[in-house]
Amino acid sequence: MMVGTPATPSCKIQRTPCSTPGGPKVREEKILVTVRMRPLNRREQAMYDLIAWECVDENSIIFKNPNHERPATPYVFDKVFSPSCSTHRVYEEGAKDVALSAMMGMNATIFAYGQTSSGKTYTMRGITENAVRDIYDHIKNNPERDFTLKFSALEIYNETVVDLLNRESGSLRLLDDPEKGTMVEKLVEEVVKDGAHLTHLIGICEAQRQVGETILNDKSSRSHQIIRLTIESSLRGSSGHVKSFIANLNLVDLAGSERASQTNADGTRLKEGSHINRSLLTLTTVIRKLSGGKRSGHIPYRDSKVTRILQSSIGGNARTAIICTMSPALSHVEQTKNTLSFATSAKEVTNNAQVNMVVSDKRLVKHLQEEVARLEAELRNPEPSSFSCLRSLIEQKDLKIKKMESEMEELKRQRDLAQSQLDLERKVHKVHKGCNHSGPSSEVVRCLSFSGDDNEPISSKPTPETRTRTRLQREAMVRRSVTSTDPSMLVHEIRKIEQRQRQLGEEANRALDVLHKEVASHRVGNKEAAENIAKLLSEIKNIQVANSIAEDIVIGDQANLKEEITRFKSQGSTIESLEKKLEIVQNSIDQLVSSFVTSDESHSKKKKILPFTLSNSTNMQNIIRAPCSPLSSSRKVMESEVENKVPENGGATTPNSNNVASPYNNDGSGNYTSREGTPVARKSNSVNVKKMQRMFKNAAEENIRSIRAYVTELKERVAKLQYQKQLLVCQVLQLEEANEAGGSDAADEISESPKSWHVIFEEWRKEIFMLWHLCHVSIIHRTQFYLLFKGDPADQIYMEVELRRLTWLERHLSDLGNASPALLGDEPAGSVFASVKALKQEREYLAKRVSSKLSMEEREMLYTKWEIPQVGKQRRLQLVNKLWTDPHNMQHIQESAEIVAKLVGFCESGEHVSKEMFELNFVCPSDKRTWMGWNLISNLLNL
Ligand SMILES: Nc1ncnc2c1ncn2[C@@H]1O[C@H](COP(=O)(O)OP(=O)(O)OP(=O)(O)O)[C@@H](O)[C@H]1O
Repeated sequence: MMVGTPATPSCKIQRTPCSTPGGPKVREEKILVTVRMRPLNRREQAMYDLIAWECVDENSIIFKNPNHERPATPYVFDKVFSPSCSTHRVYEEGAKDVALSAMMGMNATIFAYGQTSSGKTYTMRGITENAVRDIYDHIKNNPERDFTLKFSALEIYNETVVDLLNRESGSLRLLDDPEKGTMVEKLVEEVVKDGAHLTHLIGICEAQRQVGETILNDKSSRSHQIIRLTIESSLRGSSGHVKSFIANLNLVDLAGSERASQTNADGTRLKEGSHINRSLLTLTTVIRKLSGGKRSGHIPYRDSKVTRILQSSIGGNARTAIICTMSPALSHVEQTKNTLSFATSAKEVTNNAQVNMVVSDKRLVKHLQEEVARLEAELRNPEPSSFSCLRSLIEQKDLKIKKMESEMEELKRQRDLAQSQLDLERKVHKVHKGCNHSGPSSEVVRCLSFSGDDNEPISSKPTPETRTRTRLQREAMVRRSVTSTDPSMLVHEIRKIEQRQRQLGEEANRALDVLHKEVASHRVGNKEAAENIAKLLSEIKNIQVANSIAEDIVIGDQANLKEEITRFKSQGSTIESLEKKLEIVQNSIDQLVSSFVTSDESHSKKKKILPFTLSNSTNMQNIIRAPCSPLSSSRKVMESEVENKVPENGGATTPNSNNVASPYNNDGSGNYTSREGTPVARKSNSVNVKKMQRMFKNAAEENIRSIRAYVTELKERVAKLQYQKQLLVCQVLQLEEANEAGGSDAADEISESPKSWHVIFEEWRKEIFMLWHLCHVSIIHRTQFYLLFKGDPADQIYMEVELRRLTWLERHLSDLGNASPALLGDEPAGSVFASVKALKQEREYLAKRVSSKLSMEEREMLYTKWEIPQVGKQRRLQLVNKLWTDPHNMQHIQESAEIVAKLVGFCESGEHVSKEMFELNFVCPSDKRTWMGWNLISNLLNL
């Protein structure tokens, strides 16, 4: 039966552009389908086979049925080549235009389809030779462009993909890349030096190809062969970012469709034939479905390797030419009809080729691609890989700190043991010596308790005399606990802490390295951000230089405490310098953050930040939320560069010609599209760009948050070490004094009856309340401390440190003679003045929060309770000024703490404020400097 389908006039082959002028440059184009009829071969001639086909004209071919009078319907194609046509003409008219599209950035595929022995290999060999020649002619004729050619070749044999340049690599896997489509894993790609080299490479592949003898063909190709040339070109000396084209030229020689009966195939040939036929059947089905316009239906590309690999060439982003080869012999007429039927379907398939633009700044492209890949990996991975290093460092540190804490606990336990032994000894050898300030033990205890002295009004201000007395008593009490400590044990303890310090320094260096890399990955950002990052990097470098701690510590047999103290003083500055550097980094990060945050939002968000919120991760989230666009500037560059980039060869890329894709395609309107050029795909790709920007934005914000949190973490670690070190310093200092006093100190006068921790806690707490009051310590600090430490035995170390520090501070202020603000006069009083001023500012700050943090009812209730006049100025400030003013009144303290806690927003239990994070901060919250407390104390102690 005659198979004749209505012909498609060649004038209708190219469709109207789907885009309006100035719109997207993606155009639809039908596959170029030609038919080549070879002459009867020797075998056919020998069998006296008849010629069953006639080329009516250059577009039509007709079956000559001698039994029918009525002429058959011709098959019409873009071109029909008679047996006398040379391969050169076939190339010129059926392949050249498509092949050279690759030189202008459009993917191109030329493949031969036909039954076995129909002349596919013969034709494709000639097409390839001609194409190679023309490619090099084109390169020669376009000296203004730089071309790079890469060659790869594979064959699909029995559904196995093999590299023809490297057979040893065995079966290769196919990978699906969302941007590039199906990729062949580990396929060797060789850079082509010149035309001769290319011919040589093609020769290698020919020799490597699976060939076998069949009845129809002595050298039948038993595999599908795909030679791929990747052609990249850019304008010579161009400084622009988007001047390059990149495209693939696929030269495909399919295995021949065959009938087992015709080829008498058995064994290996039969197996090959079945694979060949199955893959060709898939190809036929794909073509048939696409020709039916069912683009949206399921197209079974994945049913065979050849259709997977050639997917973009069949109905996708490529210009495609199919040369259908056929035998003229009557004996093959059914096979030939099948071929022509396939060809008829193929000519109805529409491709959507685009010009593949390339960002010629390869580093930028590579960076963008890597960054996208990294971000996608991060999105897929709930534990972002780039921060896992930081996290593991932090975890390691946490472990070390826990270990250190348990060691400290053990040391404390030993010290307490030694203390109780000494107490026992002292009881036995107790020698009472007269002391004006510290009377009998019971009296001392009573004085320290501040609770039962009837002669002293509870809220009265302490006089200089009482202060001196209580100070001496306090010192005696403190000394009591340290004189029992074995000096060598202390030194040992100090060594351990130093060791921890060194480790911290090293870890900080390592972490900062990671930070360095992390920050470097955000160089692709706006200019301001880039500058900030550069600054940050230089500051990080400074830290790395600054935070090393001397290693050459030798523990002598005899511990010399004075030397220890001297060394401590010098090391103190090292830690301070580390703290300062961290502070600088923090500030830089703040600037970096603000560069990402729109000014309005930045303004409103920043207002919410308290100095101590830096160590509070929940508040961190408030810092960065505004949209940022690290890619914005680079995207603009891309957009402007892509503009007007159309194929240079007007003939080859006519208004109707199609364009091809790359990861960064321009559709001509500034929109970026991917290889799928349909409107829908374009839309989705434009979303991809947005997605990429969003990913950048999110990653940038997340990174900054992490960096910020990490710097805060480092600070906290330094603070903790300082805490512990300072405790030891205090102990060493007091031990020195005790030694100098020859053991005849006031401590001996104190009753040594053992007290429970609870009693000691109460005593210390009251003492601390008084010292806070005397030293004008921040009331936020007081509130935090008060709410955190409620008598748990584990609180002892913090209580002790606080008491020692305040004792030293108060004595220092007393020595200055101006402990009380009343005594300040006009004299600049250094730190005292600063503390008083800071406290005043803090109260003003808190007063401003009264309206926002307390309801109207709460406010009125408090005004009444705290006796704030109904009518008066600044009632809020009046209220706050009354808080924390009576160190002896427990109820007053409790209520003050509750109010301050509410005003600053931490809960009363202090649950979310880590004790480890606890820091003394004498700075007003409105002052953004966050790390002043210890430096201030250190300075005052002259350590
Ligand atoms: N147009 C032609 N002019 C002259 N000889 C040709 C022509 N086409 C093919 N031949 C000859 O026919 C024979 C078979 O051709 P070829 O190997 O190219 O077929 P094929 O389609 O690739 O077969 P298979 O699918 O089995 O590999 C070869 O000897 C070849 O030289």
